[in-house]
Amino acid sequence: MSCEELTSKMKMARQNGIVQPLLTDLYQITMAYAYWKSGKVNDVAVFDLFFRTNPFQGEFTIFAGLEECLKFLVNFHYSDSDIEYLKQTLPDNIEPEFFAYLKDLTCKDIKLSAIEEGSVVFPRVPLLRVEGPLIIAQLIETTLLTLVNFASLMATNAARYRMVAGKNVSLLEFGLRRAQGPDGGLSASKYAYIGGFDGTSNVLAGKFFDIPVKGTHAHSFVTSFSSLDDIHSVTLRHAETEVPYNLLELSTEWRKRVSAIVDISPEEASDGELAALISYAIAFPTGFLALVDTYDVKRYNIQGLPSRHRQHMNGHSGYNSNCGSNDTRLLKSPIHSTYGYSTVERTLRSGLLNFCAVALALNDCGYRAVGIRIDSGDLAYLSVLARESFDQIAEAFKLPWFSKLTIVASNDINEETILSLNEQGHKIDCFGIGTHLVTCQRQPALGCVYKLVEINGQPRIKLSQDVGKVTIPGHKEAYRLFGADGHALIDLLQRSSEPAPEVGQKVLCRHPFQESKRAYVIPSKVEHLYKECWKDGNVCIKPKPLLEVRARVQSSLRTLRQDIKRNLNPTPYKVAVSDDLYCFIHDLWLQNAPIGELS
Ligand SMILES: Nc1ncnc2c1ncn2[C@@H]1O[C@H](COP(=O)(O)OP(=O)(O)OP(=O)(O)O)[C@@H](O)[C@H]1O
Ligand SMILES: O=P(O)(O)OC[C@H]1O[C@H](OP(=O)(O)OP(=O)(O)O)[C@H](O)[C@@H]1O
Ligand SMILES: O=C(O)c1cccnc1
Ligand SMILES: [Mg+2]
Repeated sequence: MSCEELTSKMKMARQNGIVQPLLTDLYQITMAYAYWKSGKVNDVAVFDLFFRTNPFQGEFTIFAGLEECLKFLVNFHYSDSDIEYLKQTLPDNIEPEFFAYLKDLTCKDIKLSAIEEGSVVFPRVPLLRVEGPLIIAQLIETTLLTLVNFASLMATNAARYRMVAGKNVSLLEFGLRRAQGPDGGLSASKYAYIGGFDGTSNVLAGKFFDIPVKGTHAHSFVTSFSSLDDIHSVTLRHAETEVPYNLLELSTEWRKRVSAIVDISPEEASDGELAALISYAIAFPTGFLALVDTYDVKRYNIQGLPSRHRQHMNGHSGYNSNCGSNDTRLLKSPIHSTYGYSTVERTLRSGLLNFCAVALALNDCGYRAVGIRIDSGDLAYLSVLARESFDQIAEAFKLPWFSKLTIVASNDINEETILSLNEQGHKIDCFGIGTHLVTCQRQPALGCVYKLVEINGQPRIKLSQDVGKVTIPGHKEAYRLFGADGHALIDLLQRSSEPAPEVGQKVLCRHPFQESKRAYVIPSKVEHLYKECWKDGNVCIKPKPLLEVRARVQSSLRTLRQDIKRNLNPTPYKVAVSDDLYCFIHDLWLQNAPIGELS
């Protein structure tokens, strides 16, 4: 496909409606006017977009958001109403010619080079290099930052959940209701998928981005049924023979048989819940995945008690009084409640029995149930308990597939919870994760910045008392050098005028600010990190389907050594500068740092 064809395809691609030139900070537009007034219309700048610290106390970040940046550049144009709004909003002294200038502005003179979306990236290595007219390069700062910051943070967060969950567990994103507004929710669904989630409950994200949409049902569905009389229709036709069956009769019959096997009496089970599950199974006989914790000891048995008793029960529930802190060291084994069963055991007694009864009834009609969701209690313990019951039923009724029923767990899950569940041993097949994932609760911002590094061919450095905040000046290239074992070893920034490092050739890699920190590297492979993505008003790289970007995340992560990816105290990945760039930075630093006077 030619660049022109790619560009028009991008133009047609669905762009988030609120991403437009006015989605920026006012100061970009006021600066643009001041640049324009001071004769800087033809100035040419280079900006780097980068972050300074990896999020989530980790040592890697996943770069995401590039495709949306390209759509923004392709479509950049101030509409008549934008111009009208600016005329009304900016001070009266703004010359009308400035608005005429804005009206015709496009990004065609901008050149964008970027690291491939879905790659692992590291602090200080620019993710984007923006070159072109100062005014326009300045005007796009905030929008590019907003498109990259959250996208990369989310993709990184999701990738971390994927790493702790392992590749055999499904991850579903359930966060829309808890996200930072509608766009936060939509972006979270997209970048969670890129980061390694398998699906989302967000239907619009499914439609827009072709992400698998998945889900179960809510507690309200169960609580909306109070007795077996609430079932509207009890009939389900057999999957093959189409013979009608009475699912209620079958389910109540199975409930008796199952109760003997799993040692739960049918009296303990809620009839309202059975009615709900039967109704759900009739609606979705091929996708029966039921929430089984509605009538747990707290919701069902305790709620009717006076608060004095409630306190007593909660106070004695070793699990519930401690789990909220997520500190597993505090988790005690379940203890017996005043009702004779442990709190956790009681949790599933109704739901599990009712689910198994309906699943077996469905089986009589030629359908296989999918599984259960647990949304409270000790998820490790309850999943083991549920799996044991499934195994018992599989054995008793010679239905081996029953052992393989899916167990979904949700409820305020985060990275630590999953790590802890792994340690404890669990039988969960799928985690449904909302709040912690989409709000990036552990670290709500990545902190990408956009800094001027060159103007009209002259390098620019921004000094700071904090060395970590000093910018690396000039037009640079970035290379990833791989070691003999095939792992990524170091990222190297060089001045663009320098020759690229070569395989088998010794390269001196220096810490950008600490003189004594340097090392020779003989790379077994050299990857030039920047690809030209946008030039002369055209997109120059073919946007990849989300599935490919998602695969890129995993393949890029595989290039990192395990100790860099581990959860606790990971080893920092090295980012270096060439000797030439090191001297360039430090000469410029000295030139720009004023010499103080002691008195
Ligand atoms: N085995 C476990 N190990 C560590 N954390 C767990 C385990 N099981 C559940 N958790 C986590 O513990 C927290 C439990 O929160 P909470 O105390 O509110 O329990 P709950 O069962 O949801 O109570 P309620 O029904 O009153 O909402 C959740 O964050 C959950 O993910
Ligand atoms: O806990 P999170 O990681 O944020 O995951 C999303 C939560 O959203 C739902 O709860 P909610 O109480 O809103 O509705 P429900 O009745 O379906 O449980 C779901 O049951 C999860 O608990
Ligand atoms: O489908 C689900 O189970 C779901 C969807 C959103 C939030 N919590 C759960
Ligand atoms: Mg819930």
